[in-house]
Amino acid sequence: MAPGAVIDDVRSAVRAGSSWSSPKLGSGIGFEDVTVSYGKLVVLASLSLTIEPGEIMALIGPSGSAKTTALRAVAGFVRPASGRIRIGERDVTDLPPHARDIGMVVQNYALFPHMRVEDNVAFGLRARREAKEAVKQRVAECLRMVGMSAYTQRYPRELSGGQQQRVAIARALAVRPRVLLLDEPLSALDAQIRHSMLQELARLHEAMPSLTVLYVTHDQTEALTLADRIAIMRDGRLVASGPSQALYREPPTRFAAEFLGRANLLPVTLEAADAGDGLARVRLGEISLLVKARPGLSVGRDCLLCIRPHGIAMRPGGRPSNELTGVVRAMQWQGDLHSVTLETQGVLIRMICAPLRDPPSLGVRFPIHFAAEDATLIPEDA
Ligand SMILES: Nc1ncnc2c1ncn2[C@@H]1O[C@H](COP(=O)(O)OP(=O)(O)OP(=O)(O)O)[C@@H](O)[C@H]1O
Repeated sequence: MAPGAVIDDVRSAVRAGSSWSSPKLGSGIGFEDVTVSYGKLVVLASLSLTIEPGEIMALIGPSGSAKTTALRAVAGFVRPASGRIRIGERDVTDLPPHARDIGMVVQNYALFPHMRVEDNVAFGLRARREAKEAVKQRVAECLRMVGMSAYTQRYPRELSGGQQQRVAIARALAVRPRVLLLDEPLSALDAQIRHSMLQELARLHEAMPSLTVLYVTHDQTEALTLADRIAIMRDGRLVASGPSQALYREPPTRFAAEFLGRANLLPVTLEAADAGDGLARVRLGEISLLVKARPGLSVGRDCLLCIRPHGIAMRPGGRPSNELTGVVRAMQWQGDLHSVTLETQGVLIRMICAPLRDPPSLGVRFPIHFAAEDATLIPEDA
């Protein structure tokens, strides 16, 4: 989208917000069977998803999976072909953006270039004809929240990317929105600033726990760091959702496993669906392993065993623990960690561990271990 169009959108959103005198308690967001089409092309198909009041929900997925489209539907910039959108108790589907009580921050900040920082932040409040003194106080408060009090008189071009994004966040929050919509807010920043901004966003949310946040990103680390729950999109469809840790530890599908981070996905066959204590027994080549049971799978079923690389260790840990002996096929030192790839039972397994003082040489055989609870099953066709 052209930068000018983004600024127009943000201008429209920023004029919104709840009444100054009655800050609202948290309001959730509801997508009820929402479909969005461009011409004949359906880009978002039947999205049903609820974001609870005060929750941070990350919407992640590959490029083109319709994350931004879903967010823009909440903002009111795209109109669903069918379905309803709710913010709190209100059905906002037919409301214009400025009547939806949203705050929005986009990738390229979209600050008004001809306005100083304080005027950018004051924009929405002035559009609503707030009293001058109240505007001044609220602008100062929001700039303090994002650590930008010393920059009130600067123009956006006189700020770094991270500083511009802080101002954009202050502007979005100034009108006390019911929900905050963040569209790849950190992706234009370099890695170090991104990391500190993530922590600041978490801190901001702690200070405003009733604020509901929809956070669009294609970066799983951002999602896992910040979000209470994650929804994964693929080709315009919601393919998985759940609490961040649970989704990471027990991904329902291969796609979810791989999209959320590095994963060993080993071909196994189910030998015993219930081996007691919530465990199952599977066969990998010639050996038998204890893993976390997954309801609904029957004996003989081909599955993928998902083990994250840092769930594998050189010493036994967790109970019960599995042992496999492998041959070292690759070894990589990456500063604060070692990545070791071993071959066992005809498959490659990658382990990530703290830097090894005495790393094994290529071709050497040695045992590795993983706890049953760190190994989860995914039906092969999921
Ligand atoms: N205004 C538009 N007209 C026609 N097609 C569009 C328009 N906006 C988006 N699309 C199409 O809709 C689909 C979803 O786009 P969207 O921007 O929502 O995806 P995304 O998951 O946010 O991608 P990215 O991570 O690259 O931003 C894409 O195929 C895109 O080409």
